[in-house]
Amino acid sequence: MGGRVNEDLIKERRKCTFDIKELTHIIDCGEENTIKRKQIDNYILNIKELWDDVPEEYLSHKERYENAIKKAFIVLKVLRQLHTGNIQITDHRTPTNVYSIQDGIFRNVNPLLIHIGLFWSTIAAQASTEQQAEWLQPDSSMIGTYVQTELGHGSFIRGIETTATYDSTTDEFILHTPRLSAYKWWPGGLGNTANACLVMAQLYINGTCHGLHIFLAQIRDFDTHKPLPGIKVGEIGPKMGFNTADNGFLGFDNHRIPRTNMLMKNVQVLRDGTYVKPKHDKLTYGSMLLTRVTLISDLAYQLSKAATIAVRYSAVRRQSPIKSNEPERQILDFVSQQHKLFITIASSHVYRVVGLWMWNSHKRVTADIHEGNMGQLPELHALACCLKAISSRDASALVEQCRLACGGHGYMMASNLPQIYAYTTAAVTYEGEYTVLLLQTARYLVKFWRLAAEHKPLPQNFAYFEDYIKKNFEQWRNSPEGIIEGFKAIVAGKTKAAYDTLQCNLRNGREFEEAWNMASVQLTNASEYSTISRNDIEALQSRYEELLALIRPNAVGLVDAFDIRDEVLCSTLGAYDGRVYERMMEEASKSPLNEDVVNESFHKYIRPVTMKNKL
Ligand SMILES: CCCCCCCCCCCCCCCCCCCCC/C=C/C(=O)SCCNC(=O)CCNC(=O)[C@H](O)C(C)(C)COP(=O)(O)OP(=O)(O)OC[C@H]1O[C@@H](n2cnc3c(N)ncnc32)[C@H](O)[C@@H]1OP(=O)(O)O
Ligand SMILES: Cc1cc2nc3c(=O)[nH]c(=O)nc-3n(C[C@H](O)[C@H](O)[C@H](O)COP(=O)(O)OP(=O)(O)OC[C@H]3O[C@@H](n4cnc5c(N)ncnc54)[C@H](O)[C@@H]3O)c2cc1C
Repeated sequence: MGGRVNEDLIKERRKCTFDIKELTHIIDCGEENTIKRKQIDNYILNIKELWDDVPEEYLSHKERYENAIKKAFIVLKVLRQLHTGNIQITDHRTPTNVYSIQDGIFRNVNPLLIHIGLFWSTIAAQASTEQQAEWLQPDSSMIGTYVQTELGHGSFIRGIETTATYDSTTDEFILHTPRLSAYKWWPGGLGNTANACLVMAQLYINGTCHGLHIFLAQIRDFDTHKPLPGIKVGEIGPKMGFNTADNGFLGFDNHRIPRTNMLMKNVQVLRDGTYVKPKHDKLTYGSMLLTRVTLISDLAYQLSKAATIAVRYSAVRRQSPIKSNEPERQILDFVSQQHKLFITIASSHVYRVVGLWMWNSHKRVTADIHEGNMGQLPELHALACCLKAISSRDASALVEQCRLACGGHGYMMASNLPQIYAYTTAAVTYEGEYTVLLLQTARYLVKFWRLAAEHKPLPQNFAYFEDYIKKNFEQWRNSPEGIIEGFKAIVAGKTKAAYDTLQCNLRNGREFEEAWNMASVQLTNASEYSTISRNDIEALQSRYEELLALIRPNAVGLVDAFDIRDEVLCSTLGAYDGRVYERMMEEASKSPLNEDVVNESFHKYIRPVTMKNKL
């Protein structure tokens, strides 16, 4: 859409006091990455078949999927070209915005997300060298997904009921779904797209259960795409979001696969049925760990999208004067509006930095694991659980806050904020439900509190537990370092309170698991345990208000620095030129309900009633 840039946005950009490009390079982890991202954006944005004439909200459930799958295979082809062409993408999970363009292409979810993001990466991480050589061929016919959750079990994965029983007479595993609750349910791409999958199942050899293992199973014919005999597969139906992801269900009726289809890098079943244990029995859960780490960066990116839309809109939107004799003000001038929006910008940066840090930690710990050293895995798991849980919860709350900050127009699908919310809130549940993951971190913290309470040696990371016990905490200091000390005090105080409740429940004769369950609200909630006083809180509050005023002139510059193209933002409210009302009117004109001046329902249903006595 042509036209002039909104005057208020032009003024905002003039006011900016820092170099926007420099911040973009920092966000992208270097100018080189910015250049690479822009090259990819330009390359893909020129593919006409990827762009819709009709907004996808007007398509049926079936049409949406068909449209998305058409685009997904164009994107897959591009991905392969990029891998072999001039623009090299060597590490598709590097937490930069290189892959962000797909948010615009799909306005929803790429149906091949799990194929690319989980299927390939699980094979790369958990299959033996020979298996990888066979399965990771660039021209492979396999379109795969990651099949773990069942109708009856998602969080408690030890409860998974699908079985893989070794038959040594034929050298095969028999995959079986013993009952309705054991049907796989949820995997992305399973409904219609995938012809293969990685299945999490309980391994049985000679009547002994060895727990959960991952198996590669073909489920549809590579040529006809019909389900193979013994496979019942389909799509689960419409959801709050993720509607182009064809999440599916799957049941096995004694479906046989070769023994060599179990992922055998860390664990093996030999021809005679001998079971060779892994070095650590949670290595099978590695894909969840990696995805939790990746998600932190992805959620930071979703926050930057929501902030860009809401800040630009708030600079363009004028409503109410502050003083009655003044003109109406930009809504961004209201301090309460700044509070809603600037925290979203800040949180995006926080989770971007933390996501990068976690990414590097994951790389380091994985390298250690390759060398046989599992020592850092528990800490990484505890951190990934906590950070995935809070980043998804914060992101969905803040995206919703941005939507509300756009008033009624934020409720329009054309603002794209409802879609960003639906996408973001799903992350609170998938890859480990919020509370369940926080309890994993609590379990880790309580273990170290016990050591502290028993005056046993603690790792350096937990020295602050000892400080808390010895009352070595400093008085509150109103500074970044002081705030960190305050948080340490809160963690220590909260862990102590939960631990004490746990001990009290145990003394009262409860078994450990029961006592844990009773303490679980305390184990997941945070309270104020620091030495902060009422005066300190008031001082912090006024410092915060001063900072809002300092950020205000740079607000548009800060979101411009996220450098998210209009084609990715997909928002009438958030486009770079700020022509909000023109875009809204143009989008409304696409509604099929505006095609006829008088809709035919008038003649069928309305007129017979309203004109009844007059005919
Ligand atoms: C150019 C354009 C191109 C475009 C191309 C696009 C390509 C895109 C590329 C990709 C980009 C990625 C972007 C990211 C977006 C991703 C979107 C994803 C979409 C959605 C997919 C969703 C998938 C799923 O949801 S899969 C299913 C996930 N399920 C879960 O997470 C289940 C949660 N439950 C559990 O994990 C477990 O049951 C648990 C941990 C709660 C309990 O397990 P347990 O066995 O019962 O263990 P427990 O007894 O409690 O503890 C024992 C012991 O083990 C430790 N432990 C547990 N887990 C782990 C672990 N993972 N690692 C290490 N240790 C672990 C635990 O701490 C205990 O220790 P101790 O206390 O010492 O005993
Ligand atoms: C959009 C989307 C995409 C998905 N994609 C995939 C996929 O590709 N592959 C796949 O395998 N799965 C997928 N899933 C499934 C997802 O991983 C599970 O839904 C998720 O792990 C939560 O499990 P659940 O549904 O069993 O929830 P439940 O565990 O039944 O949770 C219900 C409630 O019970 C509480 N609860 C459960 N256990 C405990 C406990 N021990 N202590 C305290 N509270 C507890 C929870 O906190 C929650 O409040 C997807 C889900 C969604 C929504």
